[in-house]
Amino acid sequence: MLFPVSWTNPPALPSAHFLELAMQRQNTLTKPAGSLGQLEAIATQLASMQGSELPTADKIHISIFAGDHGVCAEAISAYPQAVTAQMIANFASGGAAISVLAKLLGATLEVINLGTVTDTPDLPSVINARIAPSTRNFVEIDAMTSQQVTKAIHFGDEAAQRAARAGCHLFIGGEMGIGNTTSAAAIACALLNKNPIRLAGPGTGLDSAGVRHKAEVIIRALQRHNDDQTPMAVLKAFGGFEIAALAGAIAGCAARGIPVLIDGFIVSVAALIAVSEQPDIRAWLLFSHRSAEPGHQAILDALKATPLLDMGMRLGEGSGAAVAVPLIRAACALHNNMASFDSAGVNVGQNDAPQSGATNRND
Ligand SMILES: Cc1cc2ncn([C@H]3O[C@H](COP(=O)(O)O)[C@@H](O)[C@H]3O)c2cc1C
Ligand SMILES: O=C(O)c1cccnc1
Repeated sequence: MLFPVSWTNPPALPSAHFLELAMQRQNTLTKPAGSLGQLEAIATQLASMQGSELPTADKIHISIFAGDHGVCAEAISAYPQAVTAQMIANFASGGAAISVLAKLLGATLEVINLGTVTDTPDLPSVINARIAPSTRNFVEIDAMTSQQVTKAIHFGDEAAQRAARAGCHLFIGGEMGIGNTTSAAAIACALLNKNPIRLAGPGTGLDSAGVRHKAEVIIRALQRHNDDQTPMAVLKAFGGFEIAALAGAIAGCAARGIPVLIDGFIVSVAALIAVSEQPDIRAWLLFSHRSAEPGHQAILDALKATPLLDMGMRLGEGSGAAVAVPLIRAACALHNNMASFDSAGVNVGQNDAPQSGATNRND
């Protein structure tokens, strides 16, 4: 099976022309130049990505990728593996945090089942993309076969394709997979050459002895898989299905010109894989929040990202990204609807005239 085109080719970059127009517009609005801080940068970046003078975040498409992890055999999560399958049903019936937030935002929410150890019924609202019941335990062997990696990336690309067909303005990827903070930390350690003691964290709520054990599991796994550090080899070595699918979805959105709002620790690691493979994908990403998972900052640093929020959230599911959407909508509303100095008849005295190219302190 071949990789999708979106994985093998770099995406086009967002429009420099619309970025310039949007920045000019910001400087005409009835406010001191730069005074809306990061809200200005969000609006201008979105205008550039959407190739429009009037950016919008009305239509949001959320894809939740779920899959089980063989590394759960090493007792690295505070919760049992069966929760992954149970949460798939909970997403579908509207009871999960992301289900509530999706409804609040009027977003479309789809759940993609990539394979769980516990049986899940075929629910009409869950997309069946089962690759295998689980990845394998990466302490012993590669988490995925090459074919499984390719399949997962394809399933991610298909989600991006559905998002494009739905005409969405912004894509949010989320994940569910007990054990996936261990996978994500291992991937980040391998790609960034970091010590697992720094990047392993409590995940769903391990105590300090549990976090130490988790770091030791990752150290053993890194020693086993230290031959090939390319993004593809690292993804294959440490999994999981949902992280590979998220990387595929992120690349697929970038290729189709869809802005992506990145969630917390796990989705950021998927973004790190995609950007390591194709650096131009970075231009299509906005970062929603800083997760309480301690390793997140190292990933954000590697991606040169400043997230909008820092709420102490550590849930995943795309929930941190969903919570940031109202801010992005506010940024668009201000950019699109504020009066200009001219139209409002607000006089700019000679001394106060906005400097051309006035700097935004967040640039
Ligand atoms: C009920 C429940 C709902 C969740 N929703 C997301 N996660 C989050 O926790 C998991 C990762 O943490 P760890 O690596 O420690 O297992 C992932 O499934 C992630 O999405 C959840 C976890 C639980 C228990
Ligand atoms: O930030 C995340 O993505 C996260 C953190 C802890 C557990 N699950 C997800």
